[in-house]
Amino acid sequence: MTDITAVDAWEVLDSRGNPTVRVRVDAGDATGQFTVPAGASTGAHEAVERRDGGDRYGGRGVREACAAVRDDLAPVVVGWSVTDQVGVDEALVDCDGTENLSTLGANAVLGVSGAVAHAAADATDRPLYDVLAPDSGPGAMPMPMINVLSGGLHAAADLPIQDFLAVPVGADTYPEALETVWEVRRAAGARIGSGEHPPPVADEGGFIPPVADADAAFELLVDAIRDAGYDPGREVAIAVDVAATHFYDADRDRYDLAGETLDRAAMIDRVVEWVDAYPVRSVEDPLAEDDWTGWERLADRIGDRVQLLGDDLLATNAGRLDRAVDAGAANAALIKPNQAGTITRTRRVVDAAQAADWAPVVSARSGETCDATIADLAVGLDAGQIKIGSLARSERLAKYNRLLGIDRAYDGDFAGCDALAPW
Ligand SMILES: O=C(O)[C@@H](CO)OP(=O)(O)O
Ligand SMILES: [Mg+2]
Repeated sequence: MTDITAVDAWEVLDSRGNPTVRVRVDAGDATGQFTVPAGASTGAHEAVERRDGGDRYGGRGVREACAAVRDDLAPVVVGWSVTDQVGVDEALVDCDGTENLSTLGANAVLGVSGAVAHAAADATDRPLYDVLAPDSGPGAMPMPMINVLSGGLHAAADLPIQDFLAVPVGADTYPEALETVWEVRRAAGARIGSGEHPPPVADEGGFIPPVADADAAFELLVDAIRDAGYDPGREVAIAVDVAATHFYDADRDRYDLAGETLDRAAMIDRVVEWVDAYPVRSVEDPLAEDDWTGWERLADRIGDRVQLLGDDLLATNAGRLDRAVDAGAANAALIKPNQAGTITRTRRVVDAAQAADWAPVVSARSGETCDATIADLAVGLDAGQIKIGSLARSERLAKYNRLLGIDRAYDGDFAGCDALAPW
């Protein structure tokens, strides 16, 4: 029996203590739950979650999204087979009636879509990564890029750059990748904190360094890599999420970077300087979400030697990915299911990225719960890379630990550093 018999939704709290949507789908005795994450540095082109106007942060909107699941979406999907993810997802999108899911809310739609996938796994007695995989089967264990230092909108700090991450490019297995970055993280913490006062941490558990300057943060991370006994670049490389949209001033067409005002050309030069000066292998959102000219120019300069990863630029949206591929504006796509709005849309963006020979990087949001679905998604879709946050917060560890379980249960290869663009 795989037909959906009941759908319920209720409000739970995420890692920032903000409300979010949890959905439960039953198919007879089988059941699945999914909890929707939420971003802080959200892009303008993401599917639209229902959150505004709350009596506390987002509260009323989230309750409305839960009511939309129960009152609008449940009647549409009850009776549908949980194994028909594509059919269910199309019915959910049709019910909303808008491209960006703004009628019922992307958090309502994705909640049901994700819970259906979990219910399908339970109903068919298969692991979720296998249910999400194509007919050819699941893929490799992903290479993680792991947050060590945080700034931007995720930290109450002066550092404007959002994430400085370690990529354990020398690791041969997924467990070794975690162990490597754990050592780097400990070394970074020892440099920032003192014995009595541990370093402050940001939304994703990365340390907030006492610096405002990007170069100082890069240097700190390089030193931490060395302190931990690794060769920067060869064994542990750096990834950075500049999250430039939040310090771009559209009225003046300028980037306001820690007290400096940079025009497009100067911002591009700055990113190239970072890539030249430090062992950077991946740069996410170095320019604002609609600065297509800037992205194309930067890709011309460094796209053949560094992974240029679009997050706000692409917003896990098939149309924006097509445009970016045609323009040669990047070479990798961040994949966030709640930007897309359904599991099927997410899968299609991953497929399109892979077809264009771009690297997909499955990503958590800064507001998360212990839902670990993205771990299964990364393996099932053979994304090759995953970005979850730091190694010291339970909502992040739920996913890292799920991957350790998958690694134990499933004899897949480790994607390793070959997963990073450009190839
Ligand atoms: O920008 C990002 O890549 C994410 C995760 O780090 O942040 P947020 O969920 O706040 O958009
Ligand atoms: Mg980002």
